[in-house]
Amino acid sequence: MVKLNAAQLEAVRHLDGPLLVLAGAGSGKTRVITHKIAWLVDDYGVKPSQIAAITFTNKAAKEMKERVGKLIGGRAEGLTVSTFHALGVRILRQEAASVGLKPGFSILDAADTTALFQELAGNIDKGRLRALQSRISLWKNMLVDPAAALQDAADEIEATAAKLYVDYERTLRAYQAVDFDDLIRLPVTLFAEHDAVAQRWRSRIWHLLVDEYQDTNRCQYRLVQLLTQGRDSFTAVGDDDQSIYAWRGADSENLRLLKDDYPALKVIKLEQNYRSTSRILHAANTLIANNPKLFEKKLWSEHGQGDAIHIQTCRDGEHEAEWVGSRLSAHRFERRTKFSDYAILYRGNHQARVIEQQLRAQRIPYVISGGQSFFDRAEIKDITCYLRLLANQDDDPAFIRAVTTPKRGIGGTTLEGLGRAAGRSHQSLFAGIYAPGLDADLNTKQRTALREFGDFINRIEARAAKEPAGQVLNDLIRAIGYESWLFESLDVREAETKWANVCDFVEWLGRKGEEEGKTLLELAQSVALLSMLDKGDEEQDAVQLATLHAAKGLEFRHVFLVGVEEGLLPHRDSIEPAKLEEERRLMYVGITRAQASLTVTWCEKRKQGRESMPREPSRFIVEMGEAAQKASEQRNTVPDADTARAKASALRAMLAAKR
Ligand SMILES: Nc1ncnc2c1ncn2[C@@H]1O[C@H](COP(=O)(O)OP(=O)(O)OP(=O)(O)O)[C@@H](O)[C@H]1O
Repeated sequence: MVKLNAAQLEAVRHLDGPLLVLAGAGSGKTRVITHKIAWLVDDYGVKPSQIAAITFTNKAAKEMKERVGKLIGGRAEGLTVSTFHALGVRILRQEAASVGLKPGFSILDAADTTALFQELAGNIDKGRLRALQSRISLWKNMLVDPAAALQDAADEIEATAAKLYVDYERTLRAYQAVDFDDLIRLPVTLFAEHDAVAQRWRSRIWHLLVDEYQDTNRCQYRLVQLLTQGRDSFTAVGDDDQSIYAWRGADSENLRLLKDDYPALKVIKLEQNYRSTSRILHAANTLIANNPKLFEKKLWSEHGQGDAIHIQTCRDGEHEAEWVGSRLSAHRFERRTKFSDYAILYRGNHQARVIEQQLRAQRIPYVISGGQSFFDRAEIKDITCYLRLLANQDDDPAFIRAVTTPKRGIGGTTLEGLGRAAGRSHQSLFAGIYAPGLDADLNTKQRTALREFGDFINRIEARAAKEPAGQVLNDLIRAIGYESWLFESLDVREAETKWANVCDFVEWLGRKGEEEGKTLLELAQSVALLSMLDKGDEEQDAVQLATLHAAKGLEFRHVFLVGVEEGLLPHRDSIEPAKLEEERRLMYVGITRAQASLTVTWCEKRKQGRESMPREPSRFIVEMGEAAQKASEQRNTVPDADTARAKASALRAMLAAKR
């Protein structure tokens, strides 16, 4: 086996029970997983179809498949590499009946569920709605069902959330739909209640490997337990210092729990970092030393000192974006690097806009991840609603969007009448079209319009089960007159962009159908999961823009960390100790993405609404220690020397105060 150190090799070859590889950033955790898969197949003779690897994002799954492909090529055929969510979908599609779902059930994405919550909760403000929604999501991830939530509600606020939870679940089931949380929760309850089903899945997975274990929540932890029960042989890799999803219910305590739940657990630590220079690593280690430790580990690197860390003070957000663009271009010119060697990372999506504007002005190509997904665009959702309806005619939200987009003379009054009739016979809206007694609620013209739509969907559905996916979808879009509707209802430029996106989507789905040998109906069943995917990430020479959350697991030669200010990083809502620790881990994730150079910027002023507010450098700059502090003094040679000097002494003062 090439290029594995002794500890990595031990982790690869350990098969006598559960294994936790506990290691810092850039120490080769993902590498252990890919090499272990290759070793299991090539040296141990395990069939790839009996191995499943779980990653945190679709992007990571794609990368892992590629890395395994490079190691063992076509011999990886049949291997499962997927996110927890995608694995959940696979289980639920096959076992749908056991959880009271039809195999074609719909998956609602975040935008769909927010719309549904809005409908159920009535007229309440967005902040409150978000709070209720995340409370319910946390319940789901903690495996608390609506009845238990209602019973255990501690106060009026919780009782309101629990009642909403009851309504929400009832409505989802009526639509034959699930949300993202259900994709993991339902398989867990299914396995817990039906041991024979769990046993069947266990017998399919001989070895399970889980990446980014520190970010699993209770529900995901249970799924791993249920899938490995009996044999107790699996490989989990994780780093407690990179746990950044506590706000979504992730619990790095799961790392510690493993020891209690699996007394035979073997723990292997990896301490050599292969990614970053010693300076970068030192700054990361010094910063994270401010957090309490779950597990003690020291990271070291053989890559030499490397470039000094550069801390740049900027006047405001515009200046920062301009400076980063110019600096990046100059650096690229000096070092003869590629655009794709660079990443610009930030705490929140809203920070991207001004940077994007500058990069465009300076003609620097970029790709963005962690922002609005291609699949969340209105025009793509218009089309995917048709797909959802083809797969599941009980999906009322998809029905409503499809039947009214493009406009076809079916409006609010018709839908209200249909809703009454469907409600009386306890049917979905689509089934309601064909229900007897519809003439009591709707006139002939309205009934005919609905019939035509229903018949059209049925015709397409019959074709979608057997003809090539791309062709059927093309015909569907032509038949509904989507292109002309776009051009009639929008200005030309907007319509052109949207139409180009639709064509892109049709071509992409057609190709996917061919490559995976799937019909449109089969593709339609996983279409909601697409919103978790970055479609624009095909290989190209472009700077990567990403939130710190989206950058997890990735690495870049040169990293710009922007907006490192109090209020932004740490975020102003996360100043209390537990949340502050998570913010610090986010900063740690950001620093450790860098291989060769790290530049940190912050602004003296930043626009907040209409006003420009004064800002302070983030405490994390100080916590990066001497390396960063020295760098801020050196930086006095760049323009804005006066402010730079003033800020360097402010940093020194902060550092002194801390000591
Ligand atoms: N034994 C090794 N020899 C040479 N390079 C290695 C070795 N192990 C890992 N690397 C390289 O180090 C880098 C980091 O590895 P990897 O991405 O697997 O780390 P990780 O622990 O998963 O990182 P993170 O948790 O920060 O995402 C990669 O470029 C990888 O190819």
